[in-house]
Amino acid sequence: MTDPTAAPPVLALRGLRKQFGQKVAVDGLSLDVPAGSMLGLLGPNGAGKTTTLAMATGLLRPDAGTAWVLGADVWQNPAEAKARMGVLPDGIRMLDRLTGAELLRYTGLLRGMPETEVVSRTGDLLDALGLADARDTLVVDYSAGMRKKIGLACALIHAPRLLILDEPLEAVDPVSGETIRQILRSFVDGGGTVVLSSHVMELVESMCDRVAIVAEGRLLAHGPLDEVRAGLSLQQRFLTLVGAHDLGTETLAWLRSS
Ligand SMILES: Nc1ncnc2c1ncn2[C@@H]1O[C@H](COP(=O)(O)OP(=O)(O)OP(=O)(O)O)[C@@H](O)[C@H]1O
Repeated sequence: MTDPTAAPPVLALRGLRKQFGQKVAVDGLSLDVPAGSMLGLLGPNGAGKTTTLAMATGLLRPDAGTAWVLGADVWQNPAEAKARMGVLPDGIRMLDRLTGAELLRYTGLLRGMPETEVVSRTGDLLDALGLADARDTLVVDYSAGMRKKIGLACALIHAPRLLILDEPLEAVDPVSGETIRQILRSFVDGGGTVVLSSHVMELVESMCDRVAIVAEGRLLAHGPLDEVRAGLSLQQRFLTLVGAHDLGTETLAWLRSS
């Protein structure tokens, strides 16, 4: 791997480790994400994806290792690193006593954007994400999918160079899902870089040019999509790497009606 401070990839993770009690959630994970790529982070439940992304974005302090965003250390230089990225965390804890429009305005102003730009981008984002009719509705009254979309809007408002998205399409309806795919594609076409976690192989296979597969906190495979797939479908490759869980015929036999 290259020196992350020399010619920096957009996101560089080095030796990230996090332990909760006896459980090692992330175990020495290193990863480079080059500019202009869309990386899909895959792994079974409990693999350490959310923990990794939380450490990469400065939301959770690692026990060891660090993360750089465009050469800025997320822990040594958090203001610079965070100015360059937009984050959609898992299980979004947002200020839900604000309306959608108020939340975007608050987020934009907090990012130090001029008021006129905040107002115009708020309108653009609410329109693009199909939330214009809900602009004056409290976020606490939004559906799960609407919360995901307003969270994405908050991640986008300052036009970051890197987007880090935990399960961006979870709970989102197919129409909004297509809108989000289009937004992400045009973000990458414009030179942006995306890291997203997902359990949806089709999403990763159709959108991402790079894939990282983690299990038990370790990186099992990483690289361009075709290299990682190695001639298989992503689903087959994933199951081969992670280990398929085959239920025997007697498992839950009591569910059969006769
Ligand atoms: N705050 C916490 N306290 C204790 N254990 C935690 C905490 N956060 C995560 N873990 C544990 O760390 C491991 C990794 O969790 P993590 O949420 O990162 O996995 P994940 O890959 O995002 O899973 P999923 O796909 O189910 O969302 C799991 O065993 C989880 O129970």
